[in-house]
Amino acid sequence: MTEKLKIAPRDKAEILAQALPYIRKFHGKTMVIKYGGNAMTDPELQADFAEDVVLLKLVGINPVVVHGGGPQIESALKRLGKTGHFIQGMRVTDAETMGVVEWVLAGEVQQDIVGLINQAGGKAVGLTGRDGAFIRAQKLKMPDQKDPNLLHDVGQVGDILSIDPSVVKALQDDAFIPVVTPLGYGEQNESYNINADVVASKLASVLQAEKLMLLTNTPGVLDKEGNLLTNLSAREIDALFEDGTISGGMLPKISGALDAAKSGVNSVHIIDGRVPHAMLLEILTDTPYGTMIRSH
Ligand SMILES: Nc1ncnc2c1ncn2[C@@H]1O[C@H](COP(=O)(O)OP(=O)(O)O)[C@@H](O)[C@H]1O
Ligand SMILES: CC(=O)N[C@@H](CCC(=O)OP(=O)(O)O)C(=O)O
Repeated sequence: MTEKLKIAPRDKAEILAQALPYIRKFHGKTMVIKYGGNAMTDPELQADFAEDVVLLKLVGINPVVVHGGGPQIESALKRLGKTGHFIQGMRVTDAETMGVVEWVLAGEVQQDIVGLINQAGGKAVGLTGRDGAFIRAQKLKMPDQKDPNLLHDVGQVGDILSIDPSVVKALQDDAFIPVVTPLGYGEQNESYNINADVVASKLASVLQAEKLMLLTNTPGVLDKEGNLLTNLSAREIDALFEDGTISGGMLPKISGALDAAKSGVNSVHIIDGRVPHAMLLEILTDTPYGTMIRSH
């Protein structure tokens, strides 16, 4: 572990005092934090992330973590001699891949995050959408981005039918920090692999969260020249889809973010999870951080 930045006590006190208006503003509010697999590759950043989540909880904000794990699934598949294949940001999930997805996401990634939050002094509880059948899903029929009449078969990828927020709310009210794994429960007890951005966005809408923060491995949404777009409206997003500026994993992220903004989540941000304390930077300042997604 590298040493933490040394701050003089007087500065520390000033920094804390300046955080007060934001703590007051967000007290009692729910924040859904999507922790992307690409943002969780460094152990020190993971520990910082866990500490930030606990800090939010201790100042009276209700964090709900939804985690990804795309790169972690990718390396597990590689060890088995399989290569992952994506269509429009969705992993094509055959039966064998589904087994790997469940084992990596629920068995490894979720438990790593739960452990780190507990170690930082919080009380994290891991849940998959199968627990209490709280995320009900069916097989996704995915229209082609350019030709909506063409449907892609992406295997056991789930389309969310409903999210029952009661289990998450009960945990929140009881001082626990929910850590949600993006697996869906099907009518016949089958499991579905759901993109974590999609789960985080839908959960934020259902909970009527104050904020949705999607932590990833870019400074935010970038234009064709690589410049950060700090603020995007629905119309601007349509144009970025049209001209191909957005691709791969950014497709479900932006679509989900826009859906959440349109359905009443007050502020939606795509931010760089590789920056230490990224979510505190977003919460504790008025300066826009990363890309903010607006509903109109
Ligand atoms: N316009 C864009 N701006 C930023 N990233 C983009 C853009 N278009 C595609 N991407 C890709 O989306 C990736 C983030 O999505 P993803 O790999 O699914 O990350 P995560 O694991 O955080 O969900 C970026 O690393 C980048 O490669
Ligand atoms: C259907 C689908 O693509 N599911 C994702 C679930 C994990 C995820 O979303 O992880 P990130 O947030 O790290 O990308 C997958 O299998 O990779």
